[in-house]
Amino acid sequence: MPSAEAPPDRPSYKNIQWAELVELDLSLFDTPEGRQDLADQLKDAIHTSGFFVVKNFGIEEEKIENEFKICKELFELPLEEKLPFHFPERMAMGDIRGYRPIGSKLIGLEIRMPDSSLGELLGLIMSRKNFKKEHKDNVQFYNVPKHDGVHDMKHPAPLQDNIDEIQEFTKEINEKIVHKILTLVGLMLELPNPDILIKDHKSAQNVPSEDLLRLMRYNAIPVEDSDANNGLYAASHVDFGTLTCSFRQPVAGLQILYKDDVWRWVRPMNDGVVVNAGDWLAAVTGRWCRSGLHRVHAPPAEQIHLDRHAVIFFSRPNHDTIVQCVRDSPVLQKMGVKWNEEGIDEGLNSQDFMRDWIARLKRQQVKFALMEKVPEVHGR
Ligand SMILES: O=C(O)CCC(=O)C(=O)O
Ligand SMILES: [Fe+2]
Repeated sequence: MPSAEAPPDRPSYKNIQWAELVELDLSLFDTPEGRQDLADQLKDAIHTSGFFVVKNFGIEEEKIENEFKICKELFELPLEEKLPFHFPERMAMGDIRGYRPIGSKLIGLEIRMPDSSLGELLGLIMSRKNFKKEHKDNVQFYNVPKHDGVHDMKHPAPLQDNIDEIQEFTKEINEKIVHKILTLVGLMLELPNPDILIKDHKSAQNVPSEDLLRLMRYNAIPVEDSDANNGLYAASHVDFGTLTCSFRQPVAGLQILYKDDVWRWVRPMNDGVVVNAGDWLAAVTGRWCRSGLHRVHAPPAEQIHLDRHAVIFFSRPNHDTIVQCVRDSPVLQKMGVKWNEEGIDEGLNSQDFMRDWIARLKRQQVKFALMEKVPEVHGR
C-alpha cells in the first residue's frame, strides 16, 4: 500500500479511529462448547455496534476471488451495456434487482421517489432550497436476486455466464455464515429452540425471498469532489434485512456509528467477512440486536486514489415468514425489552413488513425535509 503523507485536514491511518470488532472463529462452531463460546462473544458485539467479523467460515478463497473478478468485469462494461438492467421505478418501490448507475442518489438527501406524490412534495421542498452543488454519489452497483422463480431475470454477460456459481455462492453464504450466526443469536438469547430463526431463511431455490448479492464499485474520485460530499461515498443508513455479509475489503471506507456518537472506521482486511444485523433481526429481537447506522466515507489519504469493489450478501426473510418477536427469550425478558416500541405489526408477512419499512423511511425523509434539515438517514 502506498504510504503517501496525508494533508493534515484529511483522514489518514494516523488520525482515524478504528472500530474494534469482535472476530468470531466459525471453525469452533461444530462443538457445543465452541458454539456457546461464540454466542458469548457475539452477545456484546451485536448489542453495542451490531457489527462483527467472521473468520474460518469454510468458503474457499478461490470462490470469493471469483466473485470479485466477476464484479470487476461487470463494471468494466460500457454504460450502455449495463443500463438495460436499470429499473429506477421498480427500485423506488423496493424491488431493487439489477443495475444502479453512478449518480443515482444524492449524498445526504434522497429525493428520487418518482413513484409517489411524496417524491413530488420533496422535490418541491428541495427546489426551494438553493443547493449550490449536486452531491451525487459515485457508486454503481448490481443486485443479483435469489433464483427462486419469482425474481428470475437475465443479467449482463459477466454475471449470466457465471450465474450457477453465483447462486451456489449465495447458498453457501446462507448455510455457512447466516444460519450459524442465527443459531448463535438463538443461543445467546437462550431460546428454547436456538435454531428457530433458520426456518425463515431457507436457501432452497423454490423458496422465494428478497435475498440478494450486491456487487459494487466506488470509483476513486478527485479529493475536491469527495470533500464537496462531506467526504462521503454513501450516506448513513441502516440495512433492511436479517444479516449483511460483506466480504473482505482491503480499501477502508465503511464507518459505523457507535453509541457514543463517534463514527469509527472498519479496518481494511484481506480475509474475513464483516457482518451486521439489519432491521428485520432488530425488530424480532426487540432491538436487542442492533441494526447499526453505517455509511461509506472516501478512503483515508493513503488509499484515496483506489477504486473500491465490494461483494456483499444481504440476507432477508423468506416471503412466507410472519413477523414474530422472540418473546420467549429469558434473556430479553430479564432485560425488560419493550416489544414493539415502534409499532412493528406482528403477523405481517415479510413483504408487507418491507413495504411498511419503506413507507416509514419515506415519512422520515419528508419530516427531515419539512424541517429543512438534510436527511442523512435512509435505508438500503
Ligand atoms: O460498501 C460498503 O462497504 C457498504 C455498503 C453498504 O452499506 C450497503 O450497500 O448497504
Ligand atoms: Fe448498508
